[in-house]
Formats: sequence, structure tokens, C-alpha cells
Amino acid sequence: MATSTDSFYLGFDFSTQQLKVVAVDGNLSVVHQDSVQFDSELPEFGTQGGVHIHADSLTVTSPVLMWVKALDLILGKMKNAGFDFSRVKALSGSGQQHGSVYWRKGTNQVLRDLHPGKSLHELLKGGFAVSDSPVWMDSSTTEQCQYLETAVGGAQRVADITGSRAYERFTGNQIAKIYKAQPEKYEDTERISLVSSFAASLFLGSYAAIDYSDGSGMNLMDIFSKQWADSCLEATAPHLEERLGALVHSSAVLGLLSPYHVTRYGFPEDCKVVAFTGDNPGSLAGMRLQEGDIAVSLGTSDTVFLWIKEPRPTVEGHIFCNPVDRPSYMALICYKNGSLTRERIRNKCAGGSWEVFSSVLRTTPIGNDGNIGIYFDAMEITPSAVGVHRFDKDNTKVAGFSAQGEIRALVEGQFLAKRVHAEKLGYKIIPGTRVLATGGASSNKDILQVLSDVFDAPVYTIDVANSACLGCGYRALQGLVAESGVSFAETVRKAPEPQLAVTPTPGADKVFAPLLRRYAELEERVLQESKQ
Ligand SMILES: Nc1ncnc2c1ncn2[C@@H]1O[C@H](COP(=O)(O)OP(=O)(O)O)[C@@H](O)[C@H]1O
Ligand SMILES: O=C(CO)[C@@H](O)[C@H](O)COP(=O)(O)O
Repeated sequence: MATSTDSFYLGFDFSTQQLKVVAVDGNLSVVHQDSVQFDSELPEFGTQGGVHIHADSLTVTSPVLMWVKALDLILGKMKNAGFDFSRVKALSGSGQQHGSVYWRKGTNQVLRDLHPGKSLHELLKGGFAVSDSPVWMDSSTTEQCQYLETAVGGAQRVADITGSRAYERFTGNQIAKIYKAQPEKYEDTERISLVSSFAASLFLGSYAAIDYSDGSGMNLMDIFSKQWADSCLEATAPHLEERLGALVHSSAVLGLLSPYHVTRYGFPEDCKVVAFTGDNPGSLAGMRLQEGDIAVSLGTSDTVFLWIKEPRPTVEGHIFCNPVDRPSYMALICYKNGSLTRERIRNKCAGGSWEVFSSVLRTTPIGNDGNIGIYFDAMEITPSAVGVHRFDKDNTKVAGFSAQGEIRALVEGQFLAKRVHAEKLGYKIIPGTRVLATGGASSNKDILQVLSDVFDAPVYTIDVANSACLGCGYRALQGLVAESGVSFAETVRKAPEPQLAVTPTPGADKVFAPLLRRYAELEERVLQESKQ
């Protein structure tokens, strides 16, 4: 009889800058990891940070065929590394949230007939009505957002239904823009997927359903009834429901893996595909977030998210359905100026070296002598403002800081913002609060130290930097047992616990208490000035 260590479960993550995979065995130990960086390993698509920023600086897209080719590449890498696909019992995955894929009419049949002798990239070359998929960094749909809010009865009403007021990057508003600007492409579209359900379709060999959790990031789904919201569909585009398909819960088994992958890579015929979800919901699963914890993801975007039981949508932040516990929800705040802004300041002030950047954080004073910086290189999501704004200890605007002061101002400012916004949504830091950090920058202990000092709470990390992949490996296993009533918590009981990374520096709370108040006031000032 097969032992649990004989079985593997795969979790994929189609994020902004790369495609990653983690394989876990039945004891939830990581047995394989791989990745494909879009910019460096697929240079023919000419992306920077995985995306194309258009001339208006608001439109941001990624070539859909780049994601397809990345899947060919990563599966090829695993095969070359001798990964034993025959032991995979189930797979799942995640995608950057909100991005949309437009399958051309007739492509479902192409997916059903995939020839294992050819790459997916070759087979699906003609499969998309829109070749450049809008992604979460796009902020070009203000007009569509205003239309949706007016049609449905205001920003709060849209939030009451969908969990968020109308946001530019949310999929419905992106679909509305495509319908208006390129009606012939909308007409030629048979199915619209999220990045997550698009990726699931490549494994399933037919269009995969959108799950409740990632579906919550579209401004189209009623997060309480978990159905498409008619008023939002009607305000977005005609005949939309048939293009979106039915929704499923996030641990649903979608079906068997396509025979294409069985023949080409040697997966077993009974390997199951479990619904894919958003990368932040995937991270919630991978970090084994518990009620009371606060998660901070430091990827391309920065996000803060919480597990909640009683959702109260407001016009700030988002409420998504919880990916691992059907009656629960998650609250999320997203920042566009995350890792890419840290990289810009690293290049400008630390000669491009994370080591130098880190040593500055170790040697500069906590609280930065009262200097505060707000760095919105691109139009920020929370709050909706742009530009770099620096203030001295008397709240006077200044033109610049020293290179060292700039690095500390950036990192402190980013974390002050997160705590201010989380508290505004009602989150309280109490004794026992754990901050769980993930994403690329969570490998940097000096950045985590600032996080711990600003939040006045211990910061924990997990071994695998990509918690979304890991979480989807766990969710693949969970999908197999969910129908027999086994909870996610029970499924991951044996998985390693997050490890303590740093604790607050004594006295930091006293330094940051007045800075938190000042940050909130200064951010409001920046927001008011940007509206003038
Ligand atoms: N040592 C480090 N210190 C700070 N940031 C880092 C470090 N190593 C990597 N990063 C950041 O991690 C980012 C990628 O994070 P990741 O979570 O993998 O992104 P995504 O999943 O959005 O593609 C890079 O853009 C880089 O800025
Ligand atoms: O827009 C959001 C969440 O609402 C982003 O967090 C995207 O989901 C992109 O994620 P990363 O690639 O930065 O992890």
C-alpha cells in the first residue's frame, strides 16, 4: 500500500514577476521547488517586472502567451530534474489577483484536443481574443468604476454587494473597458478567466471555474450569496454571465488532469485538479493564518490581510471569501508601491545592493529623527495618490533626505501606512498578536525588524518564501478530503509552524506612537493636495 510520503501534491503560483511551483509529500514536507522568471527566462516577451506599462502610464498588461510558455518551461525543468510526476495525486495553484484572460471562440475544443507532442505555447498561439491581459497594476478604468458605482447605487452599495467599492484593477471594470474600446474582441471571446482559473484550465484541458475567493476581486460577485451579482453584470457588459461560467468553492475538485499532461509528463491518469485561487488567498492557506494574526506580504505588491468572521465592507480595503473555511472571510489592503519602489531606492541610495540597504537599516536610528517619507512612484491603491512626499520632524515638506535617511524613511513609511490602515479598518494589535510575513522581501531580516518595531509585535515567517505555492500544495491535498468533511486546519496539522524571525526592539513602541499619528495626518494632507 502506498504510504503518505509516496504521494505528491503540487502548488503553482502565476504571480507578477514569475511562475513558481512547490511539491509537498503526504506529510506536507517540501520535496521540490522550481521557478521561471518572466523577464530573464522569457526575454522574447520584453516585459519589465513581468508587465508592459503602456504610454499613458495607467494601462498595464502582460502577454498571455508568456504565462503559457512559462508553464511549458517549468514543467520541462521539473522533468529534466527527474521529478517523479507519477506520484502526483492532486495539484492546485494561484494567480496574481484581478488579471483577466479572454479565450477566443472555439478554444475550449482546442483545450480538449491538446496534442502531447507539441508545447502548450504552440497549441494555444491562436487561442486568445486579447493577447495582452490587463493585470492588477492597471489603473486605467476610472471611468468604468464611476459608471459602476452610479449604476449600482454608490460606492458603499457596490462594497456591500461585492466586498469592495469599484477599483480600477478589479476585473469587472477591466472587462467593461475592453467591451467599450474593443467590442469586436469582446464579441470574439468565448470565456473570460482570472489568471488563476486560466492557469487551472491549462491543466484541466477545458475552461476551469472561478473560485469564490479570487472571484471576490472582480466587483462582479455577491460575496454573501456567492453568486454573480446581476446589477454589477448588467453595468459591465452584455452576455457576461455566459462568458464567466459558474463559480465554485475554493477547495472544489474541478476534474481530472488533462490526458495531455499524463502522456507528456507521466502524471497518473487519476490526478485531480483542485480549484485555483488568488495569490493572497493562497498565502493565507500557506501561512496557516489564524484569527487574530495579521499577514503582511512583501511581493511585487505589498498586502496586509486578516482572517475575519463578520465582514463589514467599507469603501476602503477589500473583503474576500475565505479560501479554506467556507463561512469565513478575509480582509485585505493592497499597495502598488511595494518591492519595485524598494528596488528603486536600493538602486539610488544603496548602489543596487540589498546588503548595503540592510546595513543602513541596522545603523540608522529607529524613527529616523522624526523624518517621514511617503513614496508613491505609481498611482497608489491605498490611498489613491501619487508622488514622493518628504517631511521633516516639524511636518515641513523637504526636497530630499540623505541616502541613509531615504532608505529608512521608505521602509518605516511603508509599514506605518500598513498599521494606520489596518487600525482604521478596526484591527487591534494586542498582546499575543503575531505578524506573519511572506513574499520576496520577507527574506530580509532588517526589513522585518522595522516591521516588528512599527507593529510592536513579533514577526514570524515560514521556510518557503512563496507561501502562495505552498498553500496551494496544501489546498490540493485538502481538495481530496474536503468532501468527507475534513477541515483545512486538520489537513495541515502536520505542516511546519511559522517560525519566530524577529521581536520588537525595546522602546520602539514609544518612538512610533507619535509617528503613527503624524503619518495618518500627513497622508491625509497628501491626499487632499493631490485632489486640488
Ligand atoms: N533580500 C531582499 N531584500 C528585499 N527585497 C527582496 C530581497 N530579495 C528579493 N526581494 C524582492 O522580492 C521581490 C519579488 O517578490 P515575490 O514575492 O517573489 O514577487 P511576486 O510573487 O509578486 O512575483 C523582488 O521584486 C525583490 O524586490
Ligand atoms: O492586487 C493585488 C491584491 O488585491 C495584488 O496583491 C496581486 O494579487 C498581485 O500579487 P503579487 O504578484 O504582488 O504577489
